[in-house]
Amino acid sequence: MIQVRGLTKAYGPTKAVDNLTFDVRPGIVTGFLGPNGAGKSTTMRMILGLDRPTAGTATINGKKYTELHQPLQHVGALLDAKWVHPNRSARSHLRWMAASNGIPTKRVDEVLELVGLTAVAKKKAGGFSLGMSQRLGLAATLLGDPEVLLFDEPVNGLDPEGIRWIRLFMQRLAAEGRTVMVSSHMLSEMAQTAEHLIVIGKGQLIADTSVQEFVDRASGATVKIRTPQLDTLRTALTSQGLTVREDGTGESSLLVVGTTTDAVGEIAAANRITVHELAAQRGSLEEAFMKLTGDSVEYHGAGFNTEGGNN
Ligand SMILES: Nc1ncnc2c1ncn2[C@@H]1O[C@H](COP(=O)(O)OP(=O)(O)OP(=O)(O)O)[C@@H](O)[C@H]1O
Repeated sequence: MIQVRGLTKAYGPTKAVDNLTFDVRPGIVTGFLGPNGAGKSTTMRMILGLDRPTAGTATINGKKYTELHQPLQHVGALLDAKWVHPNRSARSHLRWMAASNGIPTKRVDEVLELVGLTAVAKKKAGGFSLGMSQRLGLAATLLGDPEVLLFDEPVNGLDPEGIRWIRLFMQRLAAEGRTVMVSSHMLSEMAQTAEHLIVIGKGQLIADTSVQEFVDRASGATVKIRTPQLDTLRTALTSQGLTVREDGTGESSLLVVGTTTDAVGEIAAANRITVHELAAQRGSLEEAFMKLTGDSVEYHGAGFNTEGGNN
């Protein structure tokens, strides 16, 4: 369990992290989502005792990171995959880490096996692809068999296969009962990986909800209905006070805002209107994300793409 309370980091007049309060619970993957520059890395660094908060606290199983005895046995963190000494082999890198943290050497071969690097354990890490480096980084986080894991943008730059592998791996770690916090600036990725979301923008908390609730809240419920009696339907719906839009596809269908398929179906039936299609519309995830974080993105403007990233 990670508990963040009133966490704040100011750099001069700017607050990179502004009074954040949230919990990250064990047993599920929690996505830590926000546009570039929202303050995700700074928050994670404070949880890990690498940056000192201006105000507030962050604890791991009730203790500050700096108070943990043998921290690797409580927390594993992957912040930057390319920090391995290029001339060291994967195995010797992990052995060195294990030795300096009181972890038995045999654990090294176990974690290499877990991440599928056994076959290349003796190869120099400098020659590893990004995907392999990420796996080696993961192996390192698991050395102490920690209950709590933090990953900062772990899939950045990976190919689809690598992304899928990391995603499944994180879900497995959570299913084992661990606390898994993973940051990303891409909602579409998080929606497939995480069950819960902590969303921040400009250092502030925007949402702390399940993925499903987040999308519902941001997109608003919309129902699509297709009928050969378009005008009669439109009149029936608007007379009930519903907001109706053309769906813009050229089909004889309407979009009804802020209601359910049940309600629209009942109105159609009551008015003896033939219905060819009746469906709840899910807004796209990215739309939902943009809507909620829109006001908090630092730079607006034509063509500026918060998904493009500057990483
Ligand atoms: N050492 C520092 N000195 C001054 N400003 C900083 C420092 N570190 C971070 N910032 C600023 O704090 C804000 C948050 O940065 P942070 O790296 O935590 O965001 P992020 O959400 O992780 O973004 P990204 O996805 O781009 O890594 C940014 O505006 C950044 O410029």
